[in-house]
Amino acid sequence: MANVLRNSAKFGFSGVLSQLSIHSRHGRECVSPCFSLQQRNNSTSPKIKVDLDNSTGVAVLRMQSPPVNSLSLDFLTEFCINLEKLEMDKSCRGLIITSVSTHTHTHTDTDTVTQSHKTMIHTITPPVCVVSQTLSKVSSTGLDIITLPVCVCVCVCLVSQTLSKVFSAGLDIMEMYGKSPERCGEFWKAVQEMWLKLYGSNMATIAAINGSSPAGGCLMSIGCDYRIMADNPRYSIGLNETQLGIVAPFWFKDTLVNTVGNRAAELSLELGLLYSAPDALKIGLVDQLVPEDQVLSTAQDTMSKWLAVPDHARQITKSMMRKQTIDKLLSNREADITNFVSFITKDSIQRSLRMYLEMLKSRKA
Ligand SMILES: CC/C=C\C/C=C\CCCC/C=C/C(=O)SCCNC(=O)CCNC(=O)[C@H](O)C(C)(C)COP(=O)(O)OP(=O)(O)OC[C@H]1O[C@@H](n2cnc3c(N)ncnc32)[C@H](O)[C@@H]1OP(=O)(O)O
Repeated sequence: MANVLRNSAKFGFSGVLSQLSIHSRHGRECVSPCFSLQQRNNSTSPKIKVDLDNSTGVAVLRMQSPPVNSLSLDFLTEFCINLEKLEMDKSCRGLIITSVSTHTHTHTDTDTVTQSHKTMIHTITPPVCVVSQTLSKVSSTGLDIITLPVCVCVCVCLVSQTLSKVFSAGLDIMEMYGKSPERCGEFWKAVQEMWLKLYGSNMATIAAINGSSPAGGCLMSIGCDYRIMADNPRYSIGLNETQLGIVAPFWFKDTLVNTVGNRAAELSLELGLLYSAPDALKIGLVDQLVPEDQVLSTAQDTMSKWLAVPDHARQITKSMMRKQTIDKLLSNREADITNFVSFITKDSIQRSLRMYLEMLKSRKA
């Protein structure tokens, strides 16, 4: 555990704050005035919102990166900064990780707001919408030209973007497709860092899983101490990597084995299974199912039980259970990055990823 903290110390706050994302893959910008606004409330960054209740010592970390909370390099960097801040804050003893269902961005100055299937104008503070016109836009397939209404706004307007019913869609596939080996290595290091920080956290951690949680989303969930999932037939969870033609790394596998045992992990990984909430409960992939609107409150009630245990006893026990698994990655980090880069940049793997991306998009069409 100490190793993990030492290792993470290289993420200096000032350095990483300057790296914070100002541009997402989906082209939604958080311009610098927005960030300085959020700095006043230093628990919010563009893709993640953290509320620490000083009276209970419990922080709620809400992922708010539309459309599906995919784990991009920017997202992972923010996640690690937030975790590190909480870890160093002695008043914070417990962490609940969940997803927001609505995401608000503040745009300032001259700004263009388009209405698409995932974006709607929510509130507009006057003076706004001084010009109305139409905009021709090439769709994400690059094939169709569509015409969208557009408002060109001056001054400030608030836009609300709806997140899918997703906890996290896992690693951002666009970070693994068509990228340089250097960039892939940087990305993989951030994935490792996220897991090391979470799995090795001194805080009691609960995943409040209020949406689907495939692959990297599942890794994040099983990196916590306890999992509460919404009992919704539309949601699924699991390490489905083989379905994408890729292989879950040894530390994903180890975390799953530590959670559900060897046999269930073997079936789950080889078949790339995504489990419904009741099936996930059956194999112990999640610990509890509750109605969707009770996920967070149940996590808060459960957290109070975890925090009733003296911190030092719980932390030493957690370290005893997880240290070997953590040390295995710590002593193989560079080799793991090299493996990832050489695997993911193979032509055959890139083809699998392309087909998977096409499938995701065609499913929607
Ligand atoms: C030998 C071995 C050595 C080393 C190891 C090597 C390598 C590999 C290890 C890699 C480990 C990988 C882990 C991962 O996490 S891979 C990612 C897996 N994730 C998934 O499979 C989830 C895919 N997504 C979905 O199933 C659905 O999107 C979801 C989450 C159920 C939500 O469904 P829905 O609400 O209907 O939303 P859409 O499907 O319409 O998606 C909206 C939008 O988001 C895009 N998108 C979805 N998921 C991702 C993603 N993971 N990354 C990037 N983008 C994603 C989707 O394409 C849509 O985009 P659009 O532009 O069309 O709006």
